[in-house]
Amino acid sequence: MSQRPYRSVLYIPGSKERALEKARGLACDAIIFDLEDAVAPDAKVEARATLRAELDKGGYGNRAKIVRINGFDTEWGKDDVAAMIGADIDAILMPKVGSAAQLDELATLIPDVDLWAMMETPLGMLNAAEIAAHPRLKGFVMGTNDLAKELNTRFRADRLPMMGGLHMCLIAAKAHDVVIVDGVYNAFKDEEGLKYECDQGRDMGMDGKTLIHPAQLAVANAAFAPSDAEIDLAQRQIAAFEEAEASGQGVAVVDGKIVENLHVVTAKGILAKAEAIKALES
Ligand SMILES: CC(C)(COP(=O)(O)OP(=O)(O)OC[C@H]1O[C@@H](n2cnc3c(N)ncnc32)[C@H](O)[C@@H]1OP(=O)(O)O)[C@@H](O)C(=O)NCCC(=O)NCCSC(=O)C[C@H](O)C(=O)O
Ligand SMILES: [Mg+2]
Repeated sequence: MSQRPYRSVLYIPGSKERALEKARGLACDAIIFDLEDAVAPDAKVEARATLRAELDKGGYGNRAKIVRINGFDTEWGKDDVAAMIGADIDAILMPKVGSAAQLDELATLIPDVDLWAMMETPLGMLNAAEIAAHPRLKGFVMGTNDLAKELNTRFRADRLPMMGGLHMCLIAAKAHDVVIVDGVYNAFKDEEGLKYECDQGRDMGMDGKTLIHPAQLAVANAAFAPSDAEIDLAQRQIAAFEEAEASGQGVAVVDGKIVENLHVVTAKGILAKAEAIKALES
């Protein structure tokens, strides 16, 4: 399981120089530099050059740097990949992935970087397991706008209509130890709605949330970090289990609930995540 934090994954249009500059000082765990939907067709070629120049300038620190290219069914996709060869990035994110074969094609064009997949089509949901199993694939990003469009769902705060798809991808991601971050919350001034959706995603097992505006960062960073209460409980569970083991028992009790070795694994994961966040923030 990856302990690198992905609580807040901010999209930045590759065409917006001001936003690309601003991102160097923002408290996000990862950035998706976008060449796809956030960039108008007429601006695609220039955005690609702008983005490469900004990446070469550096200054994005420890944040994971992910570039979302255009699809290979467009005139820009393969040139986007070519423009990123040798750039200081962690991953290339392919949109609308429907099969592992699409990743094979991408993998031949760029060595040495991780591949991530936008999961946002019905075919992608159905093939989530084979996509997650691809040897270069390291992350899933849920594209809930495209998914809603493809499924003809209506917006509901509880996201009931897309739960099936979200769960199919979650299970595939967990089965293959792949990071999975939730889709965006479009109403970027609605903090309460964002918090509800972040908490829902965290409860489901998402590693973090994709975001579209800096005003959304604090909510996601808080929702996907272990809380003080979770850290305190994890420490007490580990201590109690070690004590039980030392006296020859396989089970401890903390706050009236049993603690077995599998709970200790979860507890250690919580502490490791908290440490990784501390390290990233320092
Ligand atoms: C949504 C926006 C168009 C709003 O832009 P704007 O009106 O400029 O916002 P503000 O004036 O409030 O901006 C304040 C300052 O913050 C900077 N800013 C804004 N957004 C970002 C950002 N994403 N990253 C970095 N910095 C940002 C502004 O430059 C202002 O800075 P300053 O001048 O110093 O005050 C805009 O936020 C935006 O374009 N957001 C990104 C949209 C996007 O990327 N969309 C595509 C991804 S979503 C998607 O495709 C999901 C998926 O595929 C699916 O299917 O679901
Ligand atoms: Mg999309």
